Amino acid sequence: MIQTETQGRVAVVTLNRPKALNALCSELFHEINDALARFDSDADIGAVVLTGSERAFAAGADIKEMKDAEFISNYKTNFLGHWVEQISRMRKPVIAAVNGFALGGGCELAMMCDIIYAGEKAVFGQPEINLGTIPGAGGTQRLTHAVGKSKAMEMILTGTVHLSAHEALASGLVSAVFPPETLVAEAIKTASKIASKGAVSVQMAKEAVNQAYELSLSSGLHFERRLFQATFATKDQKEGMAAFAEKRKPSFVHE
Ligand SMILES: CCCCCCC[C@H](O)CC(=O)SCCNC(=O)CCNC(=O)[C@H](O)C(C)(C)COP(=O)([O-])OP(=O)([O-])OC[C@H]1O[C@@H](n2cnc3c(N)ncnc32)[C@H](O)[C@@H]1OP(=O)([O-])[O-]
Repeated sequence: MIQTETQGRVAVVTLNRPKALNALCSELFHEINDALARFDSDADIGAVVLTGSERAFAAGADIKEMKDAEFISNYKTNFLGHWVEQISRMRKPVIAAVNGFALGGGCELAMMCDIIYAGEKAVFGQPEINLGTIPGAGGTQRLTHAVGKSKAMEMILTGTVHLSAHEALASGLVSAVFPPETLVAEAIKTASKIASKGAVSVQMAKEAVNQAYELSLSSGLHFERRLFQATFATKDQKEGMAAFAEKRKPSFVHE
């Protein structure tokens, strides 16, 4: 259900369940989680690209699989909790390369990533209200942070207002739009650039940016300053600054 490959220090994870538009059934999600966990602990990988097909990044959670679920078992088994935690725990950067539908859990999956690139025909939406439910994997929170309350409310409460790639770009949900056929290559290019930096400072930078969602400004600035100070314990900080002073390219060792 997924395909994985590596290109240099970049791992590419491709969702491949075409008959169901990459609907996120539990088997698919386990495979995604296993692959991400493997790449997160692989010292030869510096960044990950997560993508789907040209038709669909993912059309949401698998409705047919979950339609008969009950509250008690959802609660007892912490339904969705285990699925979503691995991606949130990723310490390495993940770029979502979104072509086609990113609906419901598909949109939420993209928003769990650190950067979203969209193909020109991408469609972002949270249609759960049409199924008698609500977003359950971060849609009400991350979409609101990304596009603001009014647009998030409009999308989530109607279930029919979706964002095109260019609307998603204008609203800040995605950082760039590319033709569908070059999208993944562009994502890999950016991931390679990130993976060429010192891995420790990349992870610290990711951690610090993510704290902007969790902390007050003064606590966030304090957190950032401590990590900044800590980078001076790394070989890569010594190398990076020495290389600048000596007018040469740095050669990072990721320590
Ligand atoms: C990261 C965390 C992940 C978990 C998140 C959980 C929480 C989340 O907030 C809840 C959801 O996502 S609720 C979900 C929110 N998402 C939605 O409500 C979107 C539901 N999907 C749609 O509205 C339409 O399929 C599209 C408009 C995407 C495409 O329309 P089109 O171009 O006419 O294509 P088509 O003919 O319709 O589809 C082709 C085949 O794919 C099948 N399939 C597709 N999506 C499926 C799904 N989610 N399920 C199962 N199957 C799905 C479809 O049945 C058909 O199979 P068949 O055997 O050949 O009949």
